[in-house]
Amino acid sequence: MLPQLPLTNMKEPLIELKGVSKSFGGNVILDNVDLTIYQGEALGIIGPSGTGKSTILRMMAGLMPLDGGEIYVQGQKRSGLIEDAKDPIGIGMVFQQSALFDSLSIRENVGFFLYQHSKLSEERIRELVDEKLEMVGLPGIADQYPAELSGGMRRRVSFARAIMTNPDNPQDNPEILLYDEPTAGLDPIASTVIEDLVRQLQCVEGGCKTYVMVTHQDSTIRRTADRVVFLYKGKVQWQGPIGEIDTTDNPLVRQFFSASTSGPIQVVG
Ligand SMILES: Nc1ncnc2c1ncn2[C@@H]1O[C@H](COP(=O)(O)OP(=O)(O)OP(=O)(O)O)[C@@H](O)[C@H]1O
Repeated sequence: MLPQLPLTNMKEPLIELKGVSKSFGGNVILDNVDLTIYQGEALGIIGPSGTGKSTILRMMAGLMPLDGGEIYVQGQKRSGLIEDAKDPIGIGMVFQQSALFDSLSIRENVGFFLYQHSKLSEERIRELVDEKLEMVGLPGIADQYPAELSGGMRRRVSFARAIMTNPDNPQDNPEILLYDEPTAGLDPIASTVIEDLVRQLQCVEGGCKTYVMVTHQDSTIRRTADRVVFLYKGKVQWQGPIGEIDTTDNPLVRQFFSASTSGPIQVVG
């Protein structure tokens, strides 16, 4: 049985989207979306391809501007992008493709931010990298290069990088992790390893209690989300606890989980 945080651990809103809108080239992708992520929760964002799930994550991370609406981070309105102003909490992002630098060793990848932005000694950075690699179940690979690892191992290395902390600036340590399809393209067993790791990192000291999971994979939704938001046609169409995805009579959710081509979701391609 995977560890799950009790719902009573949910406290204050960490990130709030209020009336957020986004269009690309005249196509409305997000239309006045309200969404709140509470401290300590595991929120899954699901929906058909192209509905703006990754776009929402990028906006939460402060990597993409909004066309309309507001984002509040721990109650503080964010103005502009993350490069313009600091958020009151650290937000880590794990990308689908791992986004590792091929020419750098695993140590240099995981410790990248510290090598670039801290005054920590090489020895201290090595210790911190080893600690994080241990946490993702990959001890002893710091001297290898990304090309030498499997896809699943590269994903785990990218988790280690996302949870990296700087003892000199604890306020920058990630308090929320945004996962963008971390099991895409992995076989079912490698996916299980990643799903277990996501839950472990939620519960372990030095991990990240709050996260948002964007995924298409049925097992990943069921095993990593406590609450689910269903996005379609620019709107939040349904939200509820994970246990209700099989019992709701919402036709969009029913069609999505039955993988049927008949129903209100338009089949593309
Ligand atoms: N930077 C961009 N410029 C132009 N169009 C974009 C940009 N980013 C996303 N889009 C478009 O916005 C729509 C939503 O993209 P997004 O990647 O957020 O969807 P998604 O729900 O994550 O899809 P998938 O499940 O297939 O990954 C798509 O039609 C995509 O082509």
